[in-house]
Amino acid sequence: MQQITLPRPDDWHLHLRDEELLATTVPATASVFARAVIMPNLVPPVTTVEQAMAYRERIIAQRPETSAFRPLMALYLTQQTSVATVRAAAENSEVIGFKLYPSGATTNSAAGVTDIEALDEVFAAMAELQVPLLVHGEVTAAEIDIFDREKVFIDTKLRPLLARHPQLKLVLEHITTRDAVDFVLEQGENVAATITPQHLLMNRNDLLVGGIRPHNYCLPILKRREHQEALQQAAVSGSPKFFLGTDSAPHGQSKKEAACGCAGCYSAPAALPLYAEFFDRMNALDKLADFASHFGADFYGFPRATEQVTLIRSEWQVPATVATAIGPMVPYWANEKLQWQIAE
Ligand SMILES: NC(=O)N[C@@H](CC(=O)O)C(=O)O
Ligand SMILES: [Zn+2]
Ligand SMILES: [Zn+2]
Repeated sequence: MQQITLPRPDDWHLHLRDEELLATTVPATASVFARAVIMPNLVPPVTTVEQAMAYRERIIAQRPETSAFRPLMALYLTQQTSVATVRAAAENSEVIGFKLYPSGATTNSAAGVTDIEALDEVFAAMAELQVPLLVHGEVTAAEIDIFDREKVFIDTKLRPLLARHPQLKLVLEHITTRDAVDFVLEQGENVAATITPQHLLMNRNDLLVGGIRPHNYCLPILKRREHQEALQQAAVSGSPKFFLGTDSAPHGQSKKEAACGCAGCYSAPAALPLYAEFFDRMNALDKLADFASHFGADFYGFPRATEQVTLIRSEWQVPATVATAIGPMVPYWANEKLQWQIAE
């Protein structure tokens, strides 16, 4: 196969950041994707519908003229989030749901949740109004090993949450373990998951063998190969519960290549070719459109995209750096080759 045409994909998990960086990050995604869920972990976080609408305007202002890209805004759940805010979110078609960051779990999560049970009224309203809850699924307790944090979160936080609110529409974001795959498959149609390119294409050896590779460092951290294989099988399985979410998360080169480097892979410059590379390696290119363009829209209740995008088989090299207003960034897969590129 030398060419694939698919409906414009959607990115159900994306960090665009703010201000001058939007001039780089918005076109990178908007030139390829129909829609994206915009993560709210700015400083300060996007906690209200008003803040989300103002942020949305800043994003739209950087959208290429020819693009109909639609940013779908997530609100940042805090211990102070009220039922009234859930109702306001439910009434706004451009707000897609709430993002739960356990406080301290990841980049800009300090304002996140410290006591999940204390928010039960909020979750009840979300379940009633079918407002999705998007979850960074890791515990933060210092005594829990970083490689076990997703599994422990599923067992100690997520299962009890869904037992209390069985109708809650929930996306377990950027899953990294077989435990997460099994959990999502066990649950009803109201539970789904996003999978990033790095967790499909890499395991923890790619982070740590032959030298530490800060540009492959993200959270949840890359796991062992057997977990990677479980994610790979899930992505090509044809199950509508697994769909594309890049978790493209830009940080300046100097913030990544540092004694205490930031977590996040900036995958947007090569996002769709990265997924095509993976599906091709799995001999499953026929499953790419479902994963990238259909299943997420179906889960969230959006129409499938009608515009199309074409990939051609033609080797190219991801650039070493991308120049931005805040300095150079090293994209995920920098200097490495990919077999597919987007036809202009
Ligand atoms: N995934 C990451 O490693 N980083 C994300 C935050 C997140 O999605 O957890 C970021 O905002 O940098
Ligand atoms: Zn996260
Ligand atoms: Zn993220």
